[in-house]
Amino acid sequence: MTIQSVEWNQETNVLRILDQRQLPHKVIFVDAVSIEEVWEAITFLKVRGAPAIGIAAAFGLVLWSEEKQSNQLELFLDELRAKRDYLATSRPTAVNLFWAIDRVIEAAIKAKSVEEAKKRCVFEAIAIQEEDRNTCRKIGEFGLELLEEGDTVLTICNAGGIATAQYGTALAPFYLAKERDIELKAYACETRPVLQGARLTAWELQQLGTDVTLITDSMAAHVLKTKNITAVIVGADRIAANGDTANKIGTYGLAILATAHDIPFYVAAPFSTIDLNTSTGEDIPIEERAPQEVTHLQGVALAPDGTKVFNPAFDVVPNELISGIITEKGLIEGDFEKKLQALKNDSVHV
Ligand SMILES: CSC[C@H]1O[C@H](OP(=O)(O)O)[C@H](O)[C@@H]1O
Repeated sequence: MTIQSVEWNQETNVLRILDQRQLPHKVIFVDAVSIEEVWEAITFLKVRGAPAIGIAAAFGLVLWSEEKQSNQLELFLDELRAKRDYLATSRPTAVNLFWAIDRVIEAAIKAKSVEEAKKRCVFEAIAIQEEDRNTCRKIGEFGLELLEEGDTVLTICNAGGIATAQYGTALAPFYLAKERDIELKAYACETRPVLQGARLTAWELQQLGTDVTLITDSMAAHVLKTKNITAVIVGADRIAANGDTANKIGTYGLAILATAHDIPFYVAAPFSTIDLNTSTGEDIPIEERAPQEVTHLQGVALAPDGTKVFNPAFDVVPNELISGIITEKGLIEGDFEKKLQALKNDSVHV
């Protein structure tokens, strides 16, 4: 069964969002009927995962545009741009957010009337979601080419179907393997502080019927040394022009550990996650989240009141630690800078 993290209802103009904060114990959907509700859903992680954030934000603009009563195109487009800027404040790191809302704006400004602009907004948001589904499937196909029956992959956070339109990025090979009756195993790092690995990846792979073993983040070195891990595959929130990759906090450590154990370390991501305007990882804005995510676990205090906290949501893996980037255009290896540049705006494959 495939659960969609974001579903647009064309008849009612409602965006149904899977509330990922409630997983794995409750599968609850919330209805967003305004752009503010979408902003809130993204900021507070009801919807998360770079591609899913982008899709939700695109529909956030649709929700605003559908509500807007106006016949003046210029005014409508000015306000739409302001709403784009508002949504852009919801989370800073995943570049898919900015990519998706900019796509909606680019589509809308071609319109000759407000009516047409509204139609273009919906059309574009639906296209972004549809394209992501196809893109992730291709990532799964290319990812699976790197694996064999019986292989074991270690991953972090959740780069699964619920982080995208479908299939996921790092987890996409597991979906394709299941379709083809190929047995793969996974180790999922729990991913403190918000536990996307324990709550989401363990749940998603269980739903899929994949053999998944949950570990705490601090067990990764021992597992890589002792458990015959074939590869580490992770998602990405933003890939800089030189291949440096921002992903969930803890990913950088995994890349170092994989290198130390001579295990390939792959990043799986669509081209919408590649940001050629960001030269290196140093230029990627790293989100810092509320201290309570660290001091508390599911509402229960772990640390003394007043404890000083540092809570970066992401870290950056330098390109030299990345064996390859699995994209919808194929596996990219070697000179990332040159290859990403050449492939980004091109329909050619690797
Ligand atoms: C398929 S992108 C997955 C990506 O989402 C992450 O972060 P968050 O849960 O904070 O949105 C994470 O870094 C994953 O790799």
